[in-house]
Amino acid sequence: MSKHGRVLVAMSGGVDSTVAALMLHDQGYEVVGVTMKTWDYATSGSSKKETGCCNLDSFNDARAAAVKHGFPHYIIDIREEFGHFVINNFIEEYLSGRTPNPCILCNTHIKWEALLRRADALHCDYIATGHYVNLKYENGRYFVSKGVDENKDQSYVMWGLSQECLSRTIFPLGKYHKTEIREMALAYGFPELARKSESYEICFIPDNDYRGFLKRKVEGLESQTRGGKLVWQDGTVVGEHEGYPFYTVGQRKGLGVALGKPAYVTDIIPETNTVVLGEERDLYRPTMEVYKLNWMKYPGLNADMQATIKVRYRDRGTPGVLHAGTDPLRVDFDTPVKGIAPGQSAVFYEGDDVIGGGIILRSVKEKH
Ligand SMILES: Nc1ncnc2c1ncn2[C@@H]1O[C@H](COP(=O)(O)OP(=O)(O)OP(=O)(O)O)[C@@H](O)[C@H]1O
Repeated sequence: MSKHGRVLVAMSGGVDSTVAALMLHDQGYEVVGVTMKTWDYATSGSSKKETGCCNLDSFNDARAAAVKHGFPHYIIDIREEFGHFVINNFIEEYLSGRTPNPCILCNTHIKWEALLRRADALHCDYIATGHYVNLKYENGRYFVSKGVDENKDQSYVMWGLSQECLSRTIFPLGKYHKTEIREMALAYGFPELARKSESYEICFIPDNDYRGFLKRKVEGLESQTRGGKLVWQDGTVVGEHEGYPFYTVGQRKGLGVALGKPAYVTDIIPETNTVVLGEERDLYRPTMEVYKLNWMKYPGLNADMQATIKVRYRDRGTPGVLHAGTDPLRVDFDTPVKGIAPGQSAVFYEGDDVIGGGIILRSVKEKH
């Protein structure tokens, strides 16, 4: 019998999840390693070779660590669920004029919900990952709190996890800095792993060309949307665009118009195939609406609540008010926020703790 129970560790083959697995093993957990094959690069049509976590090298790296430390390791084919929950939504969001964050859906639906089903099948009590976040439990609620390594903190991508998922989760790395984890990898005898570089791109678009990916996936998308209007803030038509799904709020490069001043995408209107441009100051919005909410630290809002709100992954956060009784949730910022992109996640913090989050439906130019 193991000391603490049986834990399924999601092992990408990277340094973080490998060290997470080895730490838990050392602590006396009965570890079962799993690496998920989420995506098939051979059929993606991408020009770049496999670079993400789904390649053979990664599978082998994860397996080698398991073999060396004497615990089982399985490869799980999760391509169907990944395609259903992550890739389909990614495409639908762009077609709706929004800018999705697929890693968040992958966390909620794949790394937790789908993996918990596998954990049950393998008789595991818990699942664990190599994310840099902490898990807390107060007043009968589980919630995520920022990892101590500010540069690596991944709490932003965790807002979608349910109480049930969190109650069965272990985050071994939240109290550590990345440098410490690399040192541990060395000490465990994995020098190549300790040197492995970080991956930043979307795993199923290794060449970073999301436009090319959309064109390959949606037949006729380019021909149906090309030639729509590029309009200025006052409605003046200033040019034609290549199709509204190929633009993102805040984008400055590749607009194809010379207006004698810097121009940015401020709004995307799929209904009329219109892309709206403006100056940098037009990107600032005092209010936004958020939907598809999930609450963590509290079960919901009884009254208006002051919070710090992040609107993208690398956002320091802006203070604002979450308005109780609004649906979609209305969020008023204390100072206007630049480049709020519908489709990205809004995450609400109280100090380091995640209160909850949701998807940005739209930004609003004037406070009510
Ligand atoms: N293909 C996969 N199979 C199993 N688990 C995965 C896979 N991809 C990611 N994970 C899990 O999700 C965590 C966070 O993934 P992310 O892509 O952010 O990796 P990371 O921070 O670079 O970590 P790592 O160094 O472990 O790759 C990983 O630490 C791992 O636990």
